[in-house]
Amino acid sequence: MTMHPTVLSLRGATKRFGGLVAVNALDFDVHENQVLGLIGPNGSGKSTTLNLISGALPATDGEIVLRDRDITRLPPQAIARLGVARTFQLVRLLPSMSVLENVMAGAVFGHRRRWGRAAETHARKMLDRVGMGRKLHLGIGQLTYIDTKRVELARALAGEPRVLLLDEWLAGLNPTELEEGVALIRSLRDDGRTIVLVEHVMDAIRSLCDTCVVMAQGTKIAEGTPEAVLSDREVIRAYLGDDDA
Ligand SMILES: Nc1ncnc2c1ncn2[C@@H]1O[C@H](COP(=O)(O)OP(=O)(O)OP(=O)(O)O)[C@@H](O)[C@H]1O
Repeated sequence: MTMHPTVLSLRGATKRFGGLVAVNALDFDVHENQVLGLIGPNGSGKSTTLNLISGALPATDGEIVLRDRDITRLPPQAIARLGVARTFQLVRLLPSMSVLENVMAGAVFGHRRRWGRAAETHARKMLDRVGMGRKLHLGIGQLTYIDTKRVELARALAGEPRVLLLDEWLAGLNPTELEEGVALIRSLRDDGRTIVLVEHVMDAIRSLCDTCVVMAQGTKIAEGTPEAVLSDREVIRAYLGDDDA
């Protein structure tokens, strides 16, 4: 078995909102070229964890290390520049700009920054990669829902991140789109990207993740392969206690 170096580590990462402990002393490592699924019932702290990693929210306690760099107290732009890119649960694109311009923005502000022609060439390549190569000049308002998701993904990829965070990227897709979406994420996985994904779609988790970290009420309750964690008693109990189970 090949060794995959650790790219990102959470050590005791904690987030409190007043009296609520949304993320409770969370530990896990993300390895290079691996896909880690962060799963758990609604409200278990998954999105908050992504927000701690990306710097959107400051951690209350603990530390987050990217390669050898402590990123715990850094602002989101600095973390993006060091190589963490993300997509959002509710797509965030600039509606007054074209598809291509949105993705160029990702190339300009990401980990490996490019300008002018170089940014454009790279943005075109990423848009091709996600199947949007023929829709470069459309406005964001003209896109179908899955296409906005594709553009957001291309924008995240355009900065050549060391770690890509996907926050329920597949949510809201219809069954046909879901198949396309899973195939697209799988192809990124096969490219050897390092990905942390928060996802509720179990088939996607099974087919995409090398490792899963399962959260319940802010705490990690299991970690392992999808097969192992999804047959774990405590995990099943956590999900059955949830309305969505
Ligand atoms: N900004 C905030 N202020 C106060 N409480 C918050 C805030 N953000 C999240 N929470 C609370 O923290 C807990 C964890 O929420 P979080 O959104 O991280 O869960 P989740 O696992 O991502 O849920 P879902 O699967 O529904 O997206 C919840 O109880 C939520 O209400």
